[in-house]
Formats: sequence, C-alpha cells, structure tokens
Amino acid sequence: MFNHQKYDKQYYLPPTLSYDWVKKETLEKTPIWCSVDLRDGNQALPIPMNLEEKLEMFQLLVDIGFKEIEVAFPGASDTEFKLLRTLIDHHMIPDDVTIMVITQAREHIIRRTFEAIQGAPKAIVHLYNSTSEVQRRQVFKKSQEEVKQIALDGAVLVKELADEVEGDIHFQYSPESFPGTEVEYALDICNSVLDIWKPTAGHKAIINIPTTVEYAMPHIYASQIEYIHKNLAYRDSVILSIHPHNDRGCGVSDAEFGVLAGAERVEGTLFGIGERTGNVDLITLAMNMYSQGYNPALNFGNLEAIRKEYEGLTRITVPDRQPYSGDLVFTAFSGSHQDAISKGMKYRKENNVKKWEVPYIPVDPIDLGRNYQTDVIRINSQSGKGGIGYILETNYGIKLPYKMNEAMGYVTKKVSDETHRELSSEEIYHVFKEHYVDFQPYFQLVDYQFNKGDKREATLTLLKDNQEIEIQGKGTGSLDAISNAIKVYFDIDYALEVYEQHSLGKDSFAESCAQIGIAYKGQMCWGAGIDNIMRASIQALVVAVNRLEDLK
Ligand SMILES: CC(=O)SCCNC(=O)CCNC(=O)[C@H](O)C(C)(C)COP(=O)(O)OP(=O)(O)OC[C@H]1O[C@@H](n2cnc3c(N)ncnc32)[C@H](O)[C@@H]1OP(=O)(O)O
Ligand SMILES: CC(C)C(=O)C(=O)O
Repeated sequence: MFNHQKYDKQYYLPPTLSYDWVKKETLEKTPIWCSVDLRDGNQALPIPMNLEEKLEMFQLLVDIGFKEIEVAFPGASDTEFKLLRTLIDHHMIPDDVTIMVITQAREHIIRRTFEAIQGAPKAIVHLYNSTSEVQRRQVFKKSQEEVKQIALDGAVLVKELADEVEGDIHFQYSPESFPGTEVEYALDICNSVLDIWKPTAGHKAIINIPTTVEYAMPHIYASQIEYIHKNLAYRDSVILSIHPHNDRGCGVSDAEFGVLAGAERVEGTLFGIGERTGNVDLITLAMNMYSQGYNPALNFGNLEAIRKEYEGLTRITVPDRQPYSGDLVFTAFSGSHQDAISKGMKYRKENNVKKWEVPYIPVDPIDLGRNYQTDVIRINSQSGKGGIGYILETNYGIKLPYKMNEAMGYVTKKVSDETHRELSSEEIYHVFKEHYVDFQPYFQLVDYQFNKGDKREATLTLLKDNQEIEIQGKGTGSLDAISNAIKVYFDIDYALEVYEQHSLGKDSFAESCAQIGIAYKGQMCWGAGIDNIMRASIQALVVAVNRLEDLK
C-alpha cells in the first residue's frame, strides 16, 4: 500500500547549527578528487569488472587526471587482490597517483588488505565501520561504546601494520552509515580514531563523512559537515572528505554544499555509477566548476570517448540526460530553444565573442568532444524554422530566405509529425530537395541559351507532357527574359519578389544555391536550384512556377 505514514525522518541534526557555508557563493578552490569507480562503482555493477577491465579503468582514471583512486576492497575477492598485485608488481601506478584500498574494521580483512598493498610506494588504507543507530540495534546488536570500539581496534591494527610495511601509508576513516548516526557520536568516533593515528600537518589523515544513504536535504548535510569541520580534532592535520550518494537525487548538491561547509576532498564516480541511485557524479561536479571559469584539474575534453569506454567496461548505459555526458544534453528539439541557439551561434561567430554565452547551452559542446552539426539541434515535430534552417546551413551550407525558411519549417514539421519520429539531417535535406529543388510535376528544364550573347533574349527548352518544347522571351536581364518566356507560354502572371543566391563552397568551382519566391494571387511560391549560378536560378524559378495552382 502506498502510505507515507510508514516513514519518518532518519537523520540527525548536529547539536549546534551554523550556516556559514550559505554565505559562500561557489566552489573556488578545486577539492581533491578521489575516484571510487573501481570500488563503490564496481560494487554496484551486476557483473563486476574483471582484472583486465579494472586495469583499463585504472588507466582511464589516470588519463583523466585523478591523483587519488580507490582501487579495491582487497578482502572482497581474489580479483580485487590480484588487481593490487598487478598494479604494484608491474609498477603501473604513476608517481603522482595515490591508490586507496578499503577495509572493514575486522582483523582478518585488515590483514588481507595489508598483504595486498605490500610493496606499494604509497597508499591510503581506508578503514570503515557502520555506526548508525539502526545498524547498531539491528545488525550488530551492540551499544554505542561497543561499535566505537570496533573502529578503535581497527585503527590500532591499521597503525601497527602500517609501521611494518615499507611504503608511505596514509589513513582514512569513515563512519559508514553516517546519515543515520548521531552527529556528535560520529564526531567522537572520528576524533578518537585520530587520537590513535596522531596525524601531523606533514602526514595528514583523512576523515571521510559519507551519505551512505542520502536521507536528508543537502543543507542538512552541509550543516553536519560544517559542525564536523569546526569540531574535528587535529584539524590542520586532517583532510576532511565527503562521499555523497544520490538516493534523493541530491548527490551533487550534497557535494557542493559539503565543500562550501569545509570539506576539502570529494569521493565519487564518473557518471555517478554506484550503489542504488549512485555516487555523486564527479564529471558533473568538475564541469560545474569549469562552466564558471574554474580549472577542475580533471580533463573531460574527450568525454564522448570516455563515456563509450566506461559503458563498455561497466556494461552500464549512461542516461541520455545525464548532465554534461548524456547523448542529448546539448540537443534542443523545441522550436524556440533552437531559434535562440541558432541566433546565439550566429551572433557568436559574427561578433567574434570570446566567452561562451550561447542561450540554452551552458558549456561549449566542442570542449567535451561533441560537435555543432549533430549534437546541438535535432529535428522533430516540436521544432521550428530556426532549427531547420540551422541544420541546412550547418550541415549543407544552405541559407534560406526568411519566409522560405518558414515554409520549409512547416513542411518538415509535417513530415516529422506524420512519421512520429525525429528526422536526421540527411532526411531534412531530402525534404528540402524533394519540395524545393526537384519539385517539377508539370514541366522540367532541359536547357537554356541566350541569343547571340545578349542576356536579355532567352530560349528555354522544357519537357512538358513527355515532349520537348522551345519557348522564347525578352526582358531587362537574363532571369527576367526567362521569366517572361514562361509567363507568355503558360499565359500566367506572377511577381518575382525574392531572388537570393549563394555559393555552396569556398572555391570558384563550387555549386551555387539559388532561391526564388514568386507572388501569385496573394500567395508566395518557393523554389530552389543547386547548380552553376545561371542554371541554379532558372531551376529555382521553374520549381516556383510549378507550384502555381492555376498551372494544374
Ligand atoms: C557503504 C559501503 O559501500 S561499505 C563497503 C561495502 N562493500 C562490500 O561489502 C563489498 C565487499 N564485501 C565482501 O566481499 C564481503 O562482505 C566481505 C568479504 C567483506 C565479508 O564477507 P563475510 O565475512 O561473508 O560477511 P558478510 O558481509 O556476508 O556479513 C557481514 C558479517 O560481518 C559482520 N560485520 C560487518 N562489519 C563488521 C565489523 N566492522 N566488525 C565485525 N563484524 C562486522 C556483520 O555483523 C556480519 O556478521 P555475522 O556473520 O555474524 O552475521
Ligand atoms: C565506506 C563508505 C565510505 C561508503 O562507501 C559509504 O558509506 O557509502
């Protein structure tokens, strides 16, 4: 039964509430990013990555620029253990990258973890135990003191074992299930763990506060983090880290507010892959900074390729609307958005604008490996002339007169509406060709010539009813002469109101596209031609005349 009365708040407020974080505007200093793709991300995959896939993922993370990577839960499986041995034994960890391994605060798992990292020049050992009221009562059946003791015993053992290995071992502690834990109690455990580790400014420890399950709104998390930030022991010797999940859909806000509140490090995954609704998406966080002019110290210039590789390794598909990385996030289908984007892009080009400020597109798709041809504007029945004109111009170099573009807009919209689907740029070009270039049901142009070089006297060869006919006309110029020949032969009068023409390429051999609009009985009829300059304009006129209703 759908019954909200079954639920109650499952979070705790800190004993004193302060909201200094609200006064800060945005993330100005890049936090330390720690990727947990190979651990928390992997933990959430129906088919966890195999060794080769993990090694490829590690390399991908290194290439993006991560300097801290949680590579494994070595106590979990042989594959996790082997990953560490492979990375360490084959010297695959760059000097500026620190690996992290996670362990429950349980003796045999801690010992196995240290076996896994033997020989690593540098590593973070991440110790955790669950501290929430619900888990103390239901899972462990232990008191606050007893659960705290699990953490302290773990901290002692981790310190002992670290002293026995050669590498530079840093410590991290997480009060797992923090959102369901009394905040003062969580702080007390963290400070007691720090009392054992005795971090120094030169050898800092990490205290990592997760929203293991996101139970509250982001401002609650920020207030909790601010409280911990202000009351943490050894503060100058501790890196305060956060690890947001996304159960309420606020992982990104949790992370941003958490950093405003004093966190210096953020754990998360690419594309937000992780337990249940995921970990915080580090791409979104980094790109949020980037799009305000800050260097996120991670490079997503090839995000399209990163996504494809990630999808292959994890067998998870990134949603089309995932911020920054989804297939459709730069794409406008709707007419008014397309109109503004197309005008914004034109303005940008014509005015040589340096900063990015195109309406409806927060970052330049090019920066993330996307393109303007296929990513920005796509056409369906919600689209308008602006978008359709943009597709023709960007993909085919065809610029239509305003009113013709409008007519083309309605024709294209109708096709999409009737077929009930999106139209590709090729299909849009096809619609244009069919309706404005090839539309000659009543007569077709075969040939033309001007008498003895005089452009004011034209002879046209037309095909009508399967027969070639020759017609002549005189005028003030070439097109006028041709138009008069048509008018006289068909005994029809119209006004040639619009005539535009442009080259379809940069060199002198490039074809030309002509557009002609003729007014007849209060209506505009349009035609286009693609050929050499003269033939293109005659073709355009022939199409426009073929549209006149009295010709039928
Ligand atoms: C929020 C997070 O993401 S935390 C990370 C979670 N990640 C994972 O769990 C992935 C890897 N985990 C694993 O492979 C396994 O769970 C292992 C290898 C760690 C442990 O496996 P098992 O020993 O079979 O235990 P399992 O996980 O099924 O059960 C947990 C048992 O450990 C106990 N336990 C859990 N944490 C602790 C702790 N810190 N100290 C003592 N006991 C603990 C539980 O109470 C339970 O005890 P029970 O056997 O008496 O019922
Ligand atoms: C172990 C911790 C950091 C964790 O993964 C979580 O609480 O989500």
